[in-house]
Amino acid sequence: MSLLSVRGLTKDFGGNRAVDGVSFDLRPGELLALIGPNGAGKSTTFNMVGGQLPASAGSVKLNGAELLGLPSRRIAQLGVGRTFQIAATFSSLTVRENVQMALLAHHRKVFSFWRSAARQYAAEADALLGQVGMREQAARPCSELAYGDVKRVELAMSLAAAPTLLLMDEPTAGMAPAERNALVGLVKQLVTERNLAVLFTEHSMDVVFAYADRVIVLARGSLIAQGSVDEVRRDAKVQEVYFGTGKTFGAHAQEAGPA
Ligand SMILES: Nc1ncnc2c1ncn2[C@@H]1O[C@H](COP(=O)(O)OP(=O)(O)OP(=O)(O)O)[C@@H](O)[C@H]1O
Repeated sequence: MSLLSVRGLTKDFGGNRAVDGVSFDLRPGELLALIGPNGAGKSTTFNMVGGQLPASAGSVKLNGAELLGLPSRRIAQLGVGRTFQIAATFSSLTVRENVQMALLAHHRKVFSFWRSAARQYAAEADALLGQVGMREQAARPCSELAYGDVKRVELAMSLAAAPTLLLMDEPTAGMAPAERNALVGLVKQLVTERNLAVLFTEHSMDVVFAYADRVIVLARGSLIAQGSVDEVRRDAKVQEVYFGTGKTFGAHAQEAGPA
């Protein structure tokens, strides 16, 4: 049964149709990759689903309830998380405190309670840090962390809101290939363990082919293919689009180089 159901999603910027009648479904426990060349409409699609951008036409339903027209805060309350909603971690706070802040925000505790709340949600924060492999680093200031570890903390912060659907727009941007694999591998594990639905964009085909359960492909605003990794990799239209950008698909994920 579909958790997210997107139908005919369309966005016009003046005379330019950035997203053109896009339809797809996402089930709980599924890691769905949204790929496409630069300017294909991936971020615009994300922003419409998350409520950051009004759609020109179409429908986005979560468990049958229409999301289009709702403010992004309401969409978040309904269980749609976005990684990196909080643009960055607070570098002066520890890893644990950052996650505690996210838990406080989720439980609508106001910042003025922070002092007395310093111990609040500490156990919950540590449990979330355990899930992203950062429990051992809970007491370190975020400023000391490697970039890949900051991304893990951000992931724990997004999980603090207990989302049923997580939107991850280029979660591995700026990461080295090994770090990309590690982060998306972790997301894949969380998808399975928490029965979480995740929609993510990723420029590295290596990572997409290694971890995605299903792939949807946008080109110039239109959905040109969707299916399993193998189906999409073999698709002639997809090959053509990526051949034009100098990217080709190998027979195995490891053969395809990162973007
Ligand atoms: N605010 C805006 N106003 C006008 N045009 C926009 C706006 N945002 C995006 N566009 C246009 O919409 C199209 C899709 O852009 P979008 O950022 O969604 O693509 P993308 O697939 O996310 O690209 P990238 O991989 O480079 O991030 C592009 O032609 C872009 O120039």
